[in-house]
Amino acid sequence: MIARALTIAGSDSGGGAGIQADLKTFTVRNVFGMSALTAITAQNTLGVEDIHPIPLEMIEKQIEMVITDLGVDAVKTGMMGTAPVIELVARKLKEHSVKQLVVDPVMIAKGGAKLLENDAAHALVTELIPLATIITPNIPEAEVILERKIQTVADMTEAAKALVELGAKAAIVKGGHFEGDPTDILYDGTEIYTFPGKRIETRHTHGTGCTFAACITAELAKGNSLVESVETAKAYITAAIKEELGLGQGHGPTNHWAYQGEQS
Ligand SMILES: Nc1ncnc2c1ncn2[C@@H]1O[C@H](COP(=O)(O)OP(=O)(O)O)[C@@H](O)[C@H]1O
Ligand SMILES: Cc1ncc(COP(=O)(O)O)c(N)n1
Repeated sequence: MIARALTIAGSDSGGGAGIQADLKTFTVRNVFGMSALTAITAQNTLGVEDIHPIPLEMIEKQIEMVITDLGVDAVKTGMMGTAPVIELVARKLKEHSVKQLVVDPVMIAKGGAKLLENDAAHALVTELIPLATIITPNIPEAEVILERKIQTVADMTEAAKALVELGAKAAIVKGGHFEGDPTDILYDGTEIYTFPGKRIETRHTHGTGCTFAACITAELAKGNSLVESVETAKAYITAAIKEELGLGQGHGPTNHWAYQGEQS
């Protein structure tokens, strides 16, 4: 049977991030994708114009309809917006005993728009992180969650360990926001793994975090190990950034078809 993945996230009308990035990535990685929308954003490569939150009952019904009929092998969470959404999603994931959960703690869009209310970071820590197979913060997100500054690779390593102490089975702190080459640091509760990257000079990085986490989710859904899944996702996002599509006047989307690696 084909592997199935559900993304619980916001819609990006521009198609580069959010639900759209997730479903494209699932498809390219041979996984059947489903979605539960938490919010609709009106945005493009220049920024977020407006956000329309979806009512809690409607979020709940989307999750319920999908899980009880089609079933899921892995779930990803992206833009949650508010603490009540996080609480609801955590409750549903527990109710359905979801085993593979990738938490991308989306907070601020590349253009600076706020995608998570300030008081909601606490709910991420208490509700969602303890359920996560892996949490995938960028450096600013890890700084907010852990209330500390992250300035060096050693700080990233300590941060990954601290996120596991908060209850996630694993954590990868992404280095895209560092000056210089973007190295990502994974801690799986036992070992530290370093995923080095070469910085690609481009403005087309809209949705890199969503796409990276969606690829991890797809690989986990197919039954791959955590480390294999992260390895594939790193190669996938690197190719997607490198082979830019040149769309839009601002931070353009990545190329979801670019990765030519094997289907695992
Ligand atoms: N300019 C770049 N060149 C190569 N890799 C990048 C670049 N920017 C980000 N990445 C990689 O893309 C992935 C997403 O990281 P990041 O951009 O930090 O996430 P987010 O979109 O959540 O801010 C990470 O694996 C990171 O190392
Ligand atoms: C609906 C939605 N979800 C997530 C992001 C973050 O994407 P990024 O920070 O990679 O631009 C976004 N811009 N829109």
